[in-house]
Parts: sequence; structure tokens; C-alpha cells
Amino acid sequence: MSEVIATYILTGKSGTFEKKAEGIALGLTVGSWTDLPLLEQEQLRKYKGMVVEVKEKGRDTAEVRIAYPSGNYSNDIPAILTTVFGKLSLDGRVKLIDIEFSDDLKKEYPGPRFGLEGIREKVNVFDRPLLMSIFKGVIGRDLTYLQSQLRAQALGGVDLVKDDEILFDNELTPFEERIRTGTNVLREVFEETGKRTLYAVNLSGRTARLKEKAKRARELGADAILFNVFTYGLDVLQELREDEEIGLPIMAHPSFAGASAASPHYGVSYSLWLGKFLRMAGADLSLFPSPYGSVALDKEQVLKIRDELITPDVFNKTFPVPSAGIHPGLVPRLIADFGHECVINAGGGVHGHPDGAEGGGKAFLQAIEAVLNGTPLAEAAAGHAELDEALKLWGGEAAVSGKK
Ligand SMILES: CSCCC(=O)C(=O)COP(=O)(O)O
Ligand SMILES: [Mg+2]
Repeated sequence: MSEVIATYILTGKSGTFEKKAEGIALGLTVGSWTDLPLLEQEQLRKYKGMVVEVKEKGRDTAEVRIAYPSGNYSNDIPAILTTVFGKLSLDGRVKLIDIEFSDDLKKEYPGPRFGLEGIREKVNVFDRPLLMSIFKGVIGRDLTYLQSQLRAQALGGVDLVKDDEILFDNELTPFEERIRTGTNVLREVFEETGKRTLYAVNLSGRTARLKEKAKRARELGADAILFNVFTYGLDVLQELREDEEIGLPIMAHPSFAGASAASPHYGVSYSLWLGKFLRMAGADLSLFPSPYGSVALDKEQVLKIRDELITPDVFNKTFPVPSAGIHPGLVPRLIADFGHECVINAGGGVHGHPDGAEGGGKAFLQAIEAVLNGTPLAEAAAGHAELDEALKLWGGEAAVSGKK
């Protein structure tokens, strides 16, 4: 069958969910809130939504699955979201937690151009989680400052550096100049150390100009783009991914996703937003709060996001990037949850190091090495001054995951 199956969590009285589910299946397809006497049998058979399952969970909740035939919508994310959760999202306590696509529909989505493996090739690192840092405190500073901050991060050995998502086009550090400056600094560091670091520039501004700006970024030698997907929309991400003249890795930032995903009763699940849809629409990397840092998500939700990003599928894998409030002392927990398949991402945890961003990057790499060798961080710190200082400042814990 060519269809999508949407899974919802409904809240209400036990015993009422079947009727409610039928109402949704009819109301979001061929019906309305009242009987339509002129509905034809043929119309009902071909286009009506079908209740697949109603599973009561506890006293006042049910998980409901409804199939929507593909003849009802064009195969794009806006049409599918409008069908399965358009009007319904405004209608009381109901949360959309998943959408399953039949294979014929799924294959029309691009998935990541480079994916986890392609990003590894670009930085030439295959045997450990990658490390990313974030420009911090650059609003109100000029290109010289940006340049020195980037150099320090690269000398610290990080694999990727990204703009903060709140750094937009501005007079002091304009988009094109950031790319030119970043490319030069990273080439210099590569020539000095042999270490290749990539820089993801924040692609921002009005939607109509994004493609032109992204193409210009490529012409100027940009390594990757950072994109605030949820303030623009998933279809805009897909447009950027599918444009062959852009052809750059895309790093999806989760800003604004909480507005529609944080409630347990309303909106959309984090795993659908930051996992399944980002991967289908073509993000090479997906950032999301880890269960441990300053902005934390439930561990169960984080693991569902991870699974959507990396479980084998028709698409390339999207690199999971657990983020927010990350410091070297949290590396054992991140590796226990993600193994090698993540990018450890830190802003404050790199720049706040007593030896600056260079020391911060080194401390993280020392922590990663220790965990992969099965060495407790406290023990590793005895031989690594940067890690020692980081643990004294932010705390840490024993390596828990052992060798991978
Ligand atoms: C909410 S995940 C996004 C991570 C991010 O953009 C960020 O700025 C995190 O910075 P931090 O200093 O908390 O590492
Ligand atoms: Mg940020």
C-alpha cells in the first residue's frame, strides 16, 4: 500500500478512543465534523483514512495509528504534515509521535548527501567520536577576533567548528568574510599541523535568498553550512540538500524545535523532528540536547533520536551531535550512549577552559582517548594537564564504557 501511517498519543477517557480515532481518520480525509450524506462508497474506499490500531496505555491515554492513502496528498513534507496533523494539531490534547512512510514514498526523499561516513572522510577521522566546538562571544566582535578564536579551536585539535546559531549576517563579521577568513585560518593550521578542521557557517537571512547565498558559500570554499531548520521549515532544508550546485554538508540546528516538541501532550515528538525528518530531508548532522548538559532532554527521547539517525535504512546515516553544556567530564556518558557514532559538541566547555580554546579542545580529545582505552578520567588526568584542569573546573566521572 502506498501510504503514511501516523502514530498519535491521545488523552481522554478509557473506552472512547476507538470513536475518536475513527473521527480523526474520516475528518482528516474525506469527511467533516458532521455527516456528509453525499459521500460515495468509492471515495470512502480509496481516500478515507484507516484506523490501524488503538492501544490504551494507562487510564487516560491511548496510542493510535492511522493510515492515510497516498492519493490524498503530494509526496512532500508540508502536504503530509498538513494531512496528518494540520487541523488536528489545534484540536486538544494530541501529540504526533511518528510517521511511517511506505517504501515507494520514502524513496523520493534525498537523505543526507554525505552522511556520517562522508563527514568522517572529510576530516579523515575514523576511529573515535568526532569533536566539534562552537564560536562563542563573537557578537559585537570583528573578524580579527573571529580569526584568533578559530585558530585556537583548530590548534586544540577539534574536527569541526560551527558558528553559533545566533550569529547572523552583520557588519562586523559578514557571511562572505567569515567564510574567507575561516578558510584561510584553517588552511594555515592544516599547513602547520596536518590537522584538517572544517568550519560550518550559519546560512541565514530571507528564504528566497538562501540558495543563492549557499552557492556563493560553495564558490568561496566553505566546508559546510549550519542551518536553523525549524525556523524555516523542513522543506527548505530538503531544497538546499537537493540542489546540486550547493552540494555542501548541512548541519541542522535544533533551535525552535522545542516550541513544537517539548510538551508531553501536544505537538510533535523530538525523534520525528530531530531524527526521522532531518535524516529524510537531508541533514548530514543533527544537533540536539544531550541528557546530561545544561539544556537536557530525557534519555529515552535522546536514544530515540539517535536510533532514527543511525539505524540502517535507505538513507545515509545522519551524524548525531549531542550538545549543550557539554564538558570533558561528560565524555564517558556520551560514549556509553553513542559509541563512536556521534560528534561531541561544546562551546563553553571548550572556550571556558583555563588554558583557552586550545586547551579546551585538547582536554576533550584526552578524555575521548581515555574512555576508548578504558582508562578512568581521573587516572588519565594524571598524565594530561589540560584534562586535569577541565575536571577540576567542571568535575567528571570514571570511564564507564570501556573500549569500543
Ligand atoms: C541545544 S543544542 C545546540 C548547541 C549549541 O548551539 C550551543 O551553543 C551549545 O553551547 P554550549 O556552550 O552549551 O556548549
Ligand atoms: Mg548555540
